[in-house]
Amino acid sequence: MNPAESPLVRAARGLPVPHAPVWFMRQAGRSLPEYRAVREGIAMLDSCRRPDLVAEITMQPVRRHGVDAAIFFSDIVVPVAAVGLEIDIVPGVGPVVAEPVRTHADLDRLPELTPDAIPDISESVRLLVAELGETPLIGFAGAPFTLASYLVEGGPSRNHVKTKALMHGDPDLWNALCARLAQISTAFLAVQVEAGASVVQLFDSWAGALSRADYERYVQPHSAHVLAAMGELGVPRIHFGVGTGELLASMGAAGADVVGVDYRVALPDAIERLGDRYAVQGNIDPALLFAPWDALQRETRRILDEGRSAKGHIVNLGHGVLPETDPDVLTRLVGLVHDVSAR
Ligand SMILES: Cc1c2[nH]c(c1CCC(=O)O)Cc1[nH]c(c(CCC(=O)O)c1C)Cc1[nH]c(c(CCC(=O)O)c1C)Cc1[nH]c(c(C)c1CCC(=O)O)C2
Repeated sequence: MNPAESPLVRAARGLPVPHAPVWFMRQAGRSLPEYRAVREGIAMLDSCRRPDLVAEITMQPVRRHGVDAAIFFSDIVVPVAAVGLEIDIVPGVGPVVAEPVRTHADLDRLPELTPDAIPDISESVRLLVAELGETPLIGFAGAPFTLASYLVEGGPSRNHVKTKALMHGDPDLWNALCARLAQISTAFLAVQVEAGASVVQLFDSWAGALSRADYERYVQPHSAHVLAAMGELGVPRIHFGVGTGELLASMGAAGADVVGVDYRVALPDAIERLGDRYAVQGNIDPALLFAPWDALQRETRRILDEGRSAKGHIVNLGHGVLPETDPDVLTRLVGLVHDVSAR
């Protein structure tokens, strides 16, 4: 079998599957002791540029849990760092930018990304695709809005105040910044797909901070640019954000095949808002992994049931695995999804 015929890729395309595919956002990471061991003493962004380490970390949850896909171990800010912007990932905080990007002149510090700046990314993907065999690799990038928020604010933000002020106060600069970020994310994804990734996910994690009108006016066209480029490369596209209940249809219309649904929106509501054009991904609450097994099992069965009325359903959490999660619960959950959904 080839990854293009795997349950994950088939579900993304709305084709029949032998069982519901399942993977977890942040499946590679701090919930796994083997991850903490290999990362010891190595900074996050350095670890993302070492093909041996990237391949090992990406494979860890595949070996352990038997998930239906690997997600490339990297970060949404890796391509931004690769073009030379001074940025770090501070443990327990997130991405921090030394000098935020807030003027036209600042854009000079954010040149376009060319594949020759990231030969290690192709190398990592090639190693992985060889090791993964029939299991698909999901490539990913950050969407322009979520990246812009880190760059404009200088770090993680609750209210995205400076970002929204820029968006509304200087739309020309906003559009120039987002167009550049769209180029960078497109180039980062294209390298992953050309080296063998079978699916892509565009993370617009913080898009839920926007009204639908602002999303459609200031953000959707830039994300649409990235998704259209991936459509031309022929891979299915997953589009995900948190708190995006009001934006689901607009995120689909940006050019997705699969729309990620977080745990705040019930799948039947999401499916109604999306219509029958898109597959859905989600949406087990990551906090439920801390509940008694019976409760988690009940919720998972319900979500599997609800997903049957979608064009396709990829089971996932509504957001990333929390670092304190017991990894054995994730393994058990994969088994449950496969058993309950087997046709
Ligand atoms: C917003 C965002 C970022 N990075 C990412 C997003 C979008 C997804 C989401 O909404 O969560 C995307 C991302 N980051 C990482 C992955 C790897 C693949 C996977 O999902 O398993 C992916 C897909 C590794 C990582 N990226 C990061 C870690 C933790 C760093 C560590 O282990 O030291 C991992 C495994 C760091 C990071 N990077 C970022 C944050 C907020 C953090 C957490 C900071 C912290 O709590 O310490 C920015």
